Amino acid sequence: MDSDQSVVDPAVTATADDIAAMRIRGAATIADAAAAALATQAERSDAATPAAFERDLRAGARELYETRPTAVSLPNALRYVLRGMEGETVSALRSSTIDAAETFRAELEQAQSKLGEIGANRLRDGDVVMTHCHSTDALACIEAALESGTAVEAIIKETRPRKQGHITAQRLRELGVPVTLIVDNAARRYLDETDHVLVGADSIAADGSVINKIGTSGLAVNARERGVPVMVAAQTIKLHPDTMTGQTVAIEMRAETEVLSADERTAIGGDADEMPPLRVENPAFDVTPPRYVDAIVTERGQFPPESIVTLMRELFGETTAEPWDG
Ligand SMILES: O=C(COP(=O)(O)O)[C@H](O)[C@H](O)COP(=O)(O)O
Repeated sequence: MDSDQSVVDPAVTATADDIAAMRIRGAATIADAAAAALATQAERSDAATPAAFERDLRAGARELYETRPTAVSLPNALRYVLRGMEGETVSALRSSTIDAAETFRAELEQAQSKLGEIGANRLRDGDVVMTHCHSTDALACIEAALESGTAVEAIIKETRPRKQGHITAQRLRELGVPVTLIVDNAARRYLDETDHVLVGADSIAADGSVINKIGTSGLAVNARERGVPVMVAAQTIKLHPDTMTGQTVAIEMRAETEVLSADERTAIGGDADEMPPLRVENPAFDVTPPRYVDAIVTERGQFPPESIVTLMRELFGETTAEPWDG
């Protein structure tokens, strides 16, 4: 039977749509949602044969995979769950897949809280932390610090164009952290008042480069110039195994309308024939070279970025396949 006959559950398609539209966003949350969607596919599949079941699961994984290209946690999650799909019967395949998804999700949560405890050790009472975007891994460090009685304050970059800084501001205020919200362009000025830059990651490359929300690299360069340490909070699921063999991480380009509305485009001349063309570019992520990063904090400990490849080899070996290739 060919793959055209696979059946993807509507719940998987709905999750894929939510990820693509960023109603589900952030690398760890995307991974969690993708694993949950595969569990739902496994639960609801009415495939009559083991081959049909496996084909449906792989088709679901492919649909989820194609939503956003930069956060490696997504293919890492899909690979984990599909590798757990074992058995000779549909029923065995179903239960092993559901178990794998549940284990993955539980480990994700545990990794984040472990990472938080490790990251919290870098923070001292009264420290001011500058954040960029909204990272649940980064927030886990602040949360763990607060739980152990270390008070911190936060300077939060707005993070244009989608203003994920607002989510960070809300979460930190809910935790009782005093927050100063700034526009992205004010970051360098406020680095003088900052003790740590704390960001998350969508992917970490074998050379220790950190791929995170656009603007992270400029922030890190400025922080180095001002002598402010840059701490990246990233579970090992953010390690990008394919970069060990030289593959680069795809940077997602998003819609023009996130930057410039149709009315704004018209106001600056639109597409009038007498005007030269106007192109709007909206890369969602950038690459921070390892020399601007002081520490990558994972659930396995904290690492100088240049040594992360050792952990990557230990966890992933030298090669990986597409998630649906097992
Ligand atoms: O860049 C972003 C989110 O980008 P987007 O909003 O475009 O998804 C976050 O810093 C990382 O995904 C880490 O988040 P987490 O630590 O929660 O995995």
